Amino acid sequence: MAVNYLFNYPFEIAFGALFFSIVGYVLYQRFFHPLAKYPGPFLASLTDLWQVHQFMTLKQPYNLTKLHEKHGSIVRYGPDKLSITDEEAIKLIYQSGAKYMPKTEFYDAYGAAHPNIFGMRDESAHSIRRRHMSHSFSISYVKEMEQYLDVNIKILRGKISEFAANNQKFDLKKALHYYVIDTLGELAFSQTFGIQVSDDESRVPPVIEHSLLAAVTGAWPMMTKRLKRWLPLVPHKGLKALFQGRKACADLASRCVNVRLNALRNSSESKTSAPERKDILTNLINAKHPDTGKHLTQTDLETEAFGFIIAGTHTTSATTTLLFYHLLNHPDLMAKCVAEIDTNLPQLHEDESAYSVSAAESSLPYLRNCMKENFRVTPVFTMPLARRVLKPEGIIIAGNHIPYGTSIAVCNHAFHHNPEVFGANHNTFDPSRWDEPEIATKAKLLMHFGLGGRQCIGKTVAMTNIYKLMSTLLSEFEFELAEQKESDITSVKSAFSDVPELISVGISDLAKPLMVKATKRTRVNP
Ligand code: HEM
Repeated sequence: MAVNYLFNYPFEIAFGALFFSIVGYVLYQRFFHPLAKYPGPFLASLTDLWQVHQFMTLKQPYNLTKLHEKHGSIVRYGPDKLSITDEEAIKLIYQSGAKYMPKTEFYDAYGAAHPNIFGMRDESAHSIRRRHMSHSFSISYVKEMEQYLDVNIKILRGKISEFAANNQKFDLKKALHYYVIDTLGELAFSQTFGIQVSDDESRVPPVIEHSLLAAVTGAWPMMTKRLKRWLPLVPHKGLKALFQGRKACADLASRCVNVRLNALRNSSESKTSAPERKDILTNLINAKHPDTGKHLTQTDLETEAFGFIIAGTHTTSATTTLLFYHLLNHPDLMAKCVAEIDTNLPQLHEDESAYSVSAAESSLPYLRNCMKENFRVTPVFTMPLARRVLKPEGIIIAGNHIPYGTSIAVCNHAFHHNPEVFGANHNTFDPSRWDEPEIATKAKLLMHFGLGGRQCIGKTVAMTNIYKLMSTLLSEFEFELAEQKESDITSVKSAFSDVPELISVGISDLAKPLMVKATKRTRVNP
């Protein structure tokens, strides 16, 4: 009788089973899951698609920051994911406890079959790769390469001088971006990409497209591999553009590696040729595995070169643009920076293109505070830096037990805007806060470059660029906003907020161009 019933109503039975499974799943996730006690959006506790959607809005870090404002320092932002802004989390996740907390599958979306240093989840493989690279990113090495930055700053100064002579407004964000891409080419591959001179936007590597694709697909780890395979087949214009962007970056990386390998082969075959110029890639080509003595494969070299282009361009230019943004919107602070440069650095001679990083770094403490404050208020590497808890007994953060297997992350924008750590005025761009001893001790918590063994390997390159650009450009030119005043430019800005309208593809940037006018300065102190 019961069997007959099943045969007569197969659809109803299947529907009923599905219904009860869904209800069971929802009840489990909301009330019985080990993370059920942590607050967060209802949908986020059920599916990673919530986080996929967040990245698609281009507002992921800012929405997450609002969730922390509402719920406190721990937010459940995925079925197995917690975002944390408690001060105690920083050391535990990224420094002292990092051994038990490797990167999660989120990072798989950032590389190909062979992960690069950024995407590697195997910590021992990562530490060997990091050793291969560390010399190329050291301060002494970057100083050796400074001459190549100078050549490019000279080009940038020439362009700005022309705008100034013609009283023409221009997009400083674009000018800085072009400069940073060309210098990355010089440092990493011994070749400029020639974007500053050609002013050709089509040469800009489509880093944003790749980053967005990676963030969106990585946010749904269970599907990342399938999405990588199937999404390119979907006939959607926007989606196609993202994949074409990724391919263009990969092709560029591959070309750079080929050019370099050929140059090295040619120079070793012809004994008469001059010694080859060094660069980050060449050092990596020459590096050997400490145990096996093997060199990296061409595929490995290409994935690393791809990583340099992705991690090293948009990040530095967005950071420098935001620093200009803050100073332009606070003319009093801009004036202090300029006065400090005039007092502490001699005017550049005609044959000098830029200040050296040593001079700028050692004599401009106020600029240093402005840079730090820019990193705090508007960090650009804003994706959640997700780690998997692998201690069998879990971990305790701020008295809360976080079980084995949980994906935990700090989003630096959310953390830098935690009022309990940085004060009620955390939305204010106030470089002088770093003179207060209590706040100064918090500098070690700033997460703009990440922290611990996986922190940014390129930070010296980035800081060198920012010091040189700021000191040289502010010494040479007076800048002013060409169009709207701050209140028109910003939209998430409230009466107490210096946070401009930003967009994020995992990496953040000012949403709009930064239109400025420049005038050649006559220095008070020659
Ligand atoms: C202002 C500019 C920059 C910012 C804000 C920045 C930020 C970051 C952050 C937060 C991380 C850690 C990611 C994590 O824990 O998952 C990171 C890693 C990394 N960055 Fe940067 N970065 C910048 C510039 C650069 C430059 C110029 C390069 C090199 C050309 C670079 C190459 C890398 C690499 C290779 C990693 C992976 C390191 C590892 O896992 O060992 N970055 N960066």
